Amino acid sequence: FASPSVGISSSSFIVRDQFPRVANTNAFAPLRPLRSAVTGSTTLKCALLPSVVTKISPPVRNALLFGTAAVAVYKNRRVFYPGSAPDPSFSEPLPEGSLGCPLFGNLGVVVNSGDAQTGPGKFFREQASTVSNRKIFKYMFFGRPTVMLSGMKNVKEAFNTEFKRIKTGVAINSFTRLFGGNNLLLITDQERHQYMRKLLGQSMTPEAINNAVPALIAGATNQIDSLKSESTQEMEKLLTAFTLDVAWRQILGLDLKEDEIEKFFEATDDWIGGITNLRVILLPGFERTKAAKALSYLKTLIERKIDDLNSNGPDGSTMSYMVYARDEEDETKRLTREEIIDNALLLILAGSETAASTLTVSMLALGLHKDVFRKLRDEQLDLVTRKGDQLTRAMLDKDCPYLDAVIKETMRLKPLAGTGALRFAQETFTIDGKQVPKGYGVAFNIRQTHELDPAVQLPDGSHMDIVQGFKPERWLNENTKPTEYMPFGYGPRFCLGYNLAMAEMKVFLALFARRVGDFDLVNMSADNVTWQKASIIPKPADGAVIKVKSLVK
Ligand code: HEM
Repeated sequence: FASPSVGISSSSFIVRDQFPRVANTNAFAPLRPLRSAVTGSTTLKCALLPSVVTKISPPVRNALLFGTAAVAVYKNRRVFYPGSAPDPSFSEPLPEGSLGCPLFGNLGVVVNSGDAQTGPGKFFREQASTVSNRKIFKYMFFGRPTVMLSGMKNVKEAFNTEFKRIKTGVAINSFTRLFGGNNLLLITDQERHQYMRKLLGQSMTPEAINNAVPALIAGATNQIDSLKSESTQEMEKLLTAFTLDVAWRQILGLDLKEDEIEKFFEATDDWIGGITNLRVILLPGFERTKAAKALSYLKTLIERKIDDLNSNGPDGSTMSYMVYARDEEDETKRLTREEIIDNALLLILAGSETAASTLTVSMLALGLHKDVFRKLRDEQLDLVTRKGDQLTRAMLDKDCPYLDAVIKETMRLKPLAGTGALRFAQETFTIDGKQVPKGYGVAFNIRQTHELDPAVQLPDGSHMDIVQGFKPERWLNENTKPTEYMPFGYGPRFCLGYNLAMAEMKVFLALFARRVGDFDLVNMSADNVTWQKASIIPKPADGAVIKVKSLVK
């Protein structure tokens, strides 16, 4: 409260001097500063207060100040919870849910984000458990009151109005330093987003993914060939290498040599690591950071590829589809060089960690459920018998229903732990009997949507447990199939890389099942599964360490 104070080093000396009885009673210790402030022993003289205010006697003035603050908080929460007041022109109440500490909001989003038993996303699970309708609750995210929505009905109602009633925020300048300002994710204007998505989408059509499958096979084979019988392997590491392999080989369409691959991996790591580095995000001197140097290296690779494609014509890479993408309504419209660079970077960012984590969870699930692994293997061996060693996208889609079910079940149980990009309400609207005032943040919770699906929900919650609830078979029968499912998001911002992600994950698991006869988890078993506390998609604490028991061929 900017109170000028006398510099006595022990404040308890002053309190004891004036309130001997309270000062000697430890139980009241936490109340001392408040009591002394209200009664005026500590003045709230502040240079900024108008002189008339400073003339009021300190006890009255302080009582007035605290009283006004308390009434303000009680009435409309404007003082400590800025922007959280309900819209008076709506009769519906605000969603339930605590906004946390008056000064900092729900610090739990950051400090209680996960633990080893439940993994990331813990704050949201706990917050939901305190309200009567878990499909809608509010919380405070970095000073922004936010409504979290779950259940397809709520998600559809809100996210079908993307760009109108809700919109993502304007990009923070410092983030654009790292990811460029021209990428799809940062575009908030509907028309521009539609245009950009139409052009970028040409790199993710079924035909484009058909052409991508050979590169995905090469990347997966490269990694699976490194597995040795009786050796142990942390699958998270191997799968990260696989998805980065997809990034340079398929997305960027490069032909890197051994030492360049190493350099590419390091650069991607340094660049993505910049997100959590304050110097990169907020401080001057960005150009001298590791992230900036890595970014400049990645941009050089991308620019070289653009020049190569312009001189030598198209190939099957994602970059090639971007360079040659045209708007069929106006053939002169094409992605600019900057747009291609920024979106190529976005595809690496959005596609690598997500697919690697999902596959890591699949490996854990297959290690815990050997019967599932055997069925997955049988399906692949049968396919090899019928069609030989080849693998095409059509085969992955039509001839591998069990493989498809294993991936869907992994993503049902362990989707994105938090939420996607935060949207903001452009006007007050009502949903599920509550009002969401203009300016509120709006987010979806994928895990909660899956958890509350009436088609699979069990009262003890075991349908969300990887040991008791992992049942790919449920996807093979119309009567048991989940009905509330959105691992790739919903609405106009539905994952652009869906086709590539599914093909990439299927190729890896299919080739793994063909090659590995049997494997064991090294550190985990049905009664001992632990999770990393903080990650975008939940990951086993040990990164799914396996021991290969037998290899085929
Ligand atoms: C298992 C893998 C993946 C998962 C679980 C996943 C999930 C998601 C989700 C939930 C969203 C919506 C975010 C929101 O609405 O705020 C999204 C958007 C997006 N994803 Fe994915 N994704 C995956 C793989 C990929 C891949 C491989 C790529 C591309 C190479 C990709 C590119 C994108 C892009 C560009 C967007 C933004 C779309 C837009 O704003 O219009 N994703 N993804």
